[in-house]
Amino acid sequence: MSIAGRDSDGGGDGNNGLYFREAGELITGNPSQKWPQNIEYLSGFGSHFSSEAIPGALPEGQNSPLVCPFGLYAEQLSGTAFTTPRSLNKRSWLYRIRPSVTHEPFQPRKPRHESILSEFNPENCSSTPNQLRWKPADFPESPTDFIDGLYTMCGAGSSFLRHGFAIHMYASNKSMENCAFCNADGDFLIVPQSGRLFITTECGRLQVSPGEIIVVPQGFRFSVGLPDGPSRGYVAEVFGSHFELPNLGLIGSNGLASPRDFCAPTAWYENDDHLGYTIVQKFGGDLFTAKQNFSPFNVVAWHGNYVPYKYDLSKFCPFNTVLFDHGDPSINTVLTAPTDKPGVALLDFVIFPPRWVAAEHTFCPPYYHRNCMSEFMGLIHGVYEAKAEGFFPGGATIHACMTPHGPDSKTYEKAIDRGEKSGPYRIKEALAFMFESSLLPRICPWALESPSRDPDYYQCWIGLKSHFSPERCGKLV
Ligand SMILES: O=C(O)Cc1cc(O)ccc1O
Ligand SMILES: [Fe+2]
Repeated sequence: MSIAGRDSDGGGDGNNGLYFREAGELITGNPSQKWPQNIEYLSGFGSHFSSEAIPGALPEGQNSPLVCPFGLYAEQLSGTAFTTPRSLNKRSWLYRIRPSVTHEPFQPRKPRHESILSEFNPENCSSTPNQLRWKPADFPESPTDFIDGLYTMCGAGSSFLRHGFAIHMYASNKSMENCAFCNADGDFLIVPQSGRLFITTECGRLQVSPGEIIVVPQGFRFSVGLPDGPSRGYVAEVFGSHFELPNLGLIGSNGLASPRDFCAPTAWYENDDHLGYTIVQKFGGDLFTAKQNFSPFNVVAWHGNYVPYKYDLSKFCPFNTVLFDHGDPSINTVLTAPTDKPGVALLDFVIFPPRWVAAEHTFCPPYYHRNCMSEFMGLIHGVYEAKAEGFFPGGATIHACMTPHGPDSKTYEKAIDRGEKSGPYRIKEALAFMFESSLLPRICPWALESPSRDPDYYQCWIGLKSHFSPERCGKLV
């Protein structure tokens, strides 16, 4: 069991305060151990986990004993309505030093220009059928933590009505200190693009590197540390739904993301009751702050199936065509947040990982298309297979419902030039992803006005020439 803590009484290890214990080894006093590398995780997706930072801290046989072990408070965190069918019901029990309710009243936090939205309407946003592309955002120059560095790009629906999504991006350079974020509106799926995130949650700590993702479900308090300094990435937020593994249908019982590769944290707590601590609550898209005089990361033990988790995208096992034609990108779905309509996602998280392309007599890059779903894409590293130019790691594109898009002229010409000469080829170490939604996104004004926006994006297709000749009959010329 991994135990780490901060003993504000100066007791325990006799080291007058700070101590960290990882995998049974005691490491004292070194600030570089603020973000230990070898954190232990629990493996599984949607499992009913139990974790104790101190053996015996979980009550036996019941959730709410009159007195909990070690004098802890019992607190339930519900992720679904109490009466949700058992197969979808999500909740966890947290056993903590003081309950979350012990705080001063929330006060509104000053809004910023590049702001966070959780309700999208014609007053605060506009829609456009144009193809949109952004260059990577600059890292901030002044001290900016994860919360201040977070801004909404687009979204649809409303967190008030519990149906919709928002897509945010972040660019930060400062760790959150004595401060925790709590999103009452929805689940966050965070995709770091540059810089690791060290995320402390009420269930424990997770280190998330570019190439990994983390889901922090609605209501969990969390704090983001930046072990590498400047950090940038993408966030999908879903209102009124939770991420699930997609059904595998005819693929069978294995493939794509495997449940065992999802990592939930192990219980970790700090017993800081002398600190001024700020809780920043996102509630209906607005931010509120409340003061309390102890760390919210005071959960000594927990059990349940409502937990933050991370996943390493390199563990994804892609399936695809092995003879001809280009499969739909849904084959690369890592996680899906469903709507009530079977097979129609509120938001799918789809990746385009390194893999072999083996199709014969096929135009192998993504096909030209118009989609009734709307697509937001980001690039973690490398070159995306449909865009030879102009789509950079940290950048973004939006192709909304029925907006035509596909490979740029250069990618088209390259695919045709290559013809069928050299057989199967491997898509190199690139990693792109898509947030795909059945809802029509509205775009935030600061995203449309941003200097990072590429006004010439449409040009990447203008060079597509007519190759039509009634005599040609499917042959390459
Ligand atoms: O638009 C995109 O680049 C994403 C995408 C990739 C693909 O292989 C097929 C369809 C699709 O929307
Ligand atoms: Fe597409």
